[in-house]
Amino acid sequence: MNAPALEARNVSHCYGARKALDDVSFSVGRGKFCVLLGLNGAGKSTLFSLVTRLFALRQGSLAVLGCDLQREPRKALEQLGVVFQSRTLDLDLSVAQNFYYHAALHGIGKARANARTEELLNAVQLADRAGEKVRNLSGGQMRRVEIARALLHKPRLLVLDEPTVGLDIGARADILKLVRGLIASEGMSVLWATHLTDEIAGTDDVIALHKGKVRASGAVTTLLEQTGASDIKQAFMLLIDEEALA
Ligand SMILES: Nc1ncnc2c1ncn2[C@@H]1O[C@H](COP(=O)(O)OP(=O)(O)OP(=O)(O)O)[C@@H](O)[C@H]1O
Repeated sequence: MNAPALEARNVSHCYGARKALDDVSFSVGRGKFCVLLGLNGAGKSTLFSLVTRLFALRQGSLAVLGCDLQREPRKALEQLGVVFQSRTLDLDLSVAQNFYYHAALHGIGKARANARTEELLNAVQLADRAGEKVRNLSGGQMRRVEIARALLHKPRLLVLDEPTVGLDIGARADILKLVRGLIASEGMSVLWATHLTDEIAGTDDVIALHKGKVRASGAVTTLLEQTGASDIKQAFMLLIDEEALA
């Protein structure tokens, strides 16, 4: 059975009286680069917290590659790689030590951790920095390390919450290229949260999230047809029905 990489069904989440997600349903197709597009406060981070089980899911269901997060949490999380919005590297450890620590958390043995660390640092072109303290790296290099580290246990779905925040144009382009390349090389699916429409390619899928609701989802071409817009930025503006988009 070919279940989607991620499937959300009727997911809602409240913080007290505030509804951050309101009956959210979508799916991320296998092998897809899917952009979760939303302005500040749309509910992107809340959705990430539910997908990673940081928050308990109280309404609706989430499944990773067909594994229900509530019923089979371990199996579902094994297939998931996560890059959070805020950095989670230990700055005073070396790049490789950060990998080994993460590998231990995932129960990956030393030999496999060594081999995989070397392979992944090569993939993100940072093999020559393996022994260096993370503190000495640039913001873009740290992001590359975090993305590579998230792949240690060979997840089949990688979710990233605004991974390019604070990076310059060059570093942003590098990260995007890297993650798009991983879809091919690691055979993965990606859910990429952002508020930046210029990070979207014509071949991507998009979930337009606004004020906790999915306004539309599907291929870029479908959203353009649906809205009659000439580009995805205009389509998003029409979908959220607001005049200004930063
Ligand atoms: N811990 C919390 N307590 C109360 N309200 C919260 C909490 N976290 C988020 N919210 C509210 O929930 C809504 C969705 O926030 P969320 O952080 O999920 O959005 P976002 O799309 O990730 O925004 P950003 O791009 O700014 O990170 C907002 O109205 C926010 O104020």
